[in-house]
Amino acid sequence: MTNTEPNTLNTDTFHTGFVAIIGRPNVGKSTLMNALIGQKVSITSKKAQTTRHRINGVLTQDNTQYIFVDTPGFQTKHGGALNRVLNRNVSQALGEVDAVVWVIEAMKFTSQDEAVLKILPESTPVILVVNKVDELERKNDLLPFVQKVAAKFNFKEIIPVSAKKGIQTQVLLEQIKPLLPENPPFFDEDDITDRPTRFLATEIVREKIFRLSGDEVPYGCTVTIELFEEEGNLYRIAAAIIVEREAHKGMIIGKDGERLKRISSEARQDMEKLFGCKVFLEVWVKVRSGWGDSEASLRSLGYE
Ligand SMILES: Nc1nc2c(ncn2[C@@H]2O[C@H](COP(=O)(O)OP(=O)(O)OP(=O)(O)O)[C@@H](O)[C@H]2O)c(=O)[nH]1
Repeated sequence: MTNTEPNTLNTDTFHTGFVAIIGRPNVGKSTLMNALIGQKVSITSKKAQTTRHRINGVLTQDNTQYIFVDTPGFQTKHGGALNRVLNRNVSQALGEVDAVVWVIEAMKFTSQDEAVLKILPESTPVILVVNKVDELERKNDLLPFVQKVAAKFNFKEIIPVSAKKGIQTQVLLEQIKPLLPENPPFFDEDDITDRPTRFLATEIVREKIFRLSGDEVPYGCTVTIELFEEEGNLYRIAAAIIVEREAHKGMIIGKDGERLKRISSEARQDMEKLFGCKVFLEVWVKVRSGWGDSEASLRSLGYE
């Protein structure tokens, strides 16, 4: 294929892909993400276990777009069958991204790290990041530590970094780059705050539905943003919760509309915290019978 138009973005050679940053608590995942993106990115409630992936940040550099996601729901604390099932789901979700970055701390390998090791995907390349190298007292200790961990899995690359000091973070990006598939950019370069903001808004509403509806949450329920306007320091957002059946509507609305009110009010508070501005949020419930089967409906909801 030839590109006859000079000076236009040649999307043939553009690479865009999803990168999951995982690791036990406190290893420095958020710090690393912020160092890679080069700006502070707020993250929605850590309680959310409602999606397989949540977009944390997007970086567009040269001809590459990195979409960093995390995979909520990973459990290292307790054993048990439920956690095994949850973690199996996490493992499957990790199989769906293009690259996994597993963060550990230099000189510290705990039982929680062992638990993460067990869910590393076989089919997705995994880069091991050994973080906090700035804290090393004796640099010579690092190599034997890294060799020990390296023997545990077939890592694509192993990169010692300091997320805090920004040491080797560009090297990490260079190593991720060839792992991302040829794709046009999914986000506009200067759109990092806008479309993901809309997306995050739907995720926040979804999280509230899941959290406040418990086991009753209707199968196939989804959220779309019907209006998203910025007016100075105010976001005017209208979100529709779409359910498959009339009977499902009641589950979301609750007795005397109480549940929908709470969904709406808690979602608004989270949005204000996350977006750092006032939010005027309207939420309603719509029935779209059989939407899950209809291609046009799926497209209108942003699924291709
Ligand atoms: N010295 C040093 N400290 C770091 C580095 N990266 C992160 N930290 C510190 O480690 C602590 C945890 O960092 P976070 O980025 O919150 O870790 P996390 O993995 O996102 O933690 P969770 O949100 O609990 O999963 C913070 O106090 C960071 O400042 C590093 O490269 N060097």
